Amino acid sequence: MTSAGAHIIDGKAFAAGLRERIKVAVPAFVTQAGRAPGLAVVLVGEDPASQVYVASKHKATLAAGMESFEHRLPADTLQEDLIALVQQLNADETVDGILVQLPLPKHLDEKAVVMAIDPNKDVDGLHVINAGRLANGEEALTPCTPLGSLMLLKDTLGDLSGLDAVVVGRSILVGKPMAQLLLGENCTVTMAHSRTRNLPDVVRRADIVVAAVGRAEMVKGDWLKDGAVVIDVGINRLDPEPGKDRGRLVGDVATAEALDHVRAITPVPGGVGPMTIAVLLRNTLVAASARAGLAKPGGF
Ligand SMILES: NC(=O)C1=CN([C@@H]2O[C@H](COP(=O)(O)OP(=O)(O)OC[C@H]3O[C@@H](n4cnc5c(N)ncnc54)[C@H](OP(=O)(O)O)[C@@H]3O)[C@@H](O)[C@H]2O)C=CC1
Ligand SMILES: Nc1nc(=O)c2c([nH]1)NC[C@@H]1CN(c3ccc(C(=O)N[C@@H](CCC(=O)O)C(=O)O)cc3)C=[N+]21
Repeated sequence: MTSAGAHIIDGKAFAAGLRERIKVAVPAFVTQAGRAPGLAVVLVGEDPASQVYVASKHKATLAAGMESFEHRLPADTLQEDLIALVQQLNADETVDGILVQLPLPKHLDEKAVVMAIDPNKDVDGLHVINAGRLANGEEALTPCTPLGSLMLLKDTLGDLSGLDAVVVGRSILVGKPMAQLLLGENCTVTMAHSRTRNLPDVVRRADIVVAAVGRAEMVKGDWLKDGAVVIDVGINRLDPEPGKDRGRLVGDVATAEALDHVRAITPVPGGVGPMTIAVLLRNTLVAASARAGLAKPGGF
């Protein structure tokens, strides 16, 4: 609790617990399937932030007892060569999950690359088959960041039924699947975006606010209803202050102001980010179990 009484949601600790439960479940898969679950991560180009995420995914995958296959391709990789790699990973029996780190360099067609991934290995949940299943309320591989965010919300609030939720941002990776998940929990969901009128007033109605915009500290404290629960998905690196830091990470919410209003909020870093990686491992184990004809692993 802070002095104002707001609870800081410890995504890092929750993610560590989830990773521990996955690590315990992996040996049962290995015994039954005769191999470890495998995750392939494809990184095109040298974006420094992406390099950091890919390295931490690799470490977490190995720590969970899974196989990690990293494919680093040069920034000028041809579309056909990237698609050929995806097809090779689709055909590889030791690969259960395929993640192509986004965004891709401009000359590549992201949609075509994602559509080339076998939907049963699409641990990012980006293929239209998985997006469609999620929208229809069917079993689906679900995007990691929204699913991790939902886990934190349920841990904080319990039943979400009937609550007013506002999701700011409508990307295929975060905002849209987040809204679908909240709808599935019987929230009344509003999706806001760059054309939304009177965004502060829209956000003020919400019991649950999910900010996934990519604009540093855009959501102000006085946009938040007293007692709201806030999930801050944004990861924005501020310009470095010479001699002081290498550029602080901040979210899409002005956290210090928000603390005077909210019941609970995720910090940046240490909130949603660690959940994304833990859920990626979860999705890999779920995909591996389905592919091996085994029961869906329980407990997460
Ligand atoms: N913590 C984690 O694990 C992850 C964090 N992220 C972070 O989350 C943020 C969002 O990511 P992502 O969804 O991929 O981003 P995108 O850039 O794909 O989408 C941003 C969304 O925000 C909307 N938007 C932009 N400006 C405004 C504005 N002024 N008012 C209201 N809405 C606005 C856009 O609207 P429109 O559609 O109209 O253009 C769009 O829907 C980024 O900071 C990203 O780094 C992303 C993935 C994982
Ligand atoms: N196909 C695809 N799937 C993704 O899920 C995907 C992607 N592309 N492209 C980029 C975004 C971003 N993303 C993050 C993952 C972990 C942290 C994370 O662990 N963050 C730490 C801090 C990390 C740091 O210090 O830089 C934290 O918030 O505590 C952040 C962001 C996944 N993304």
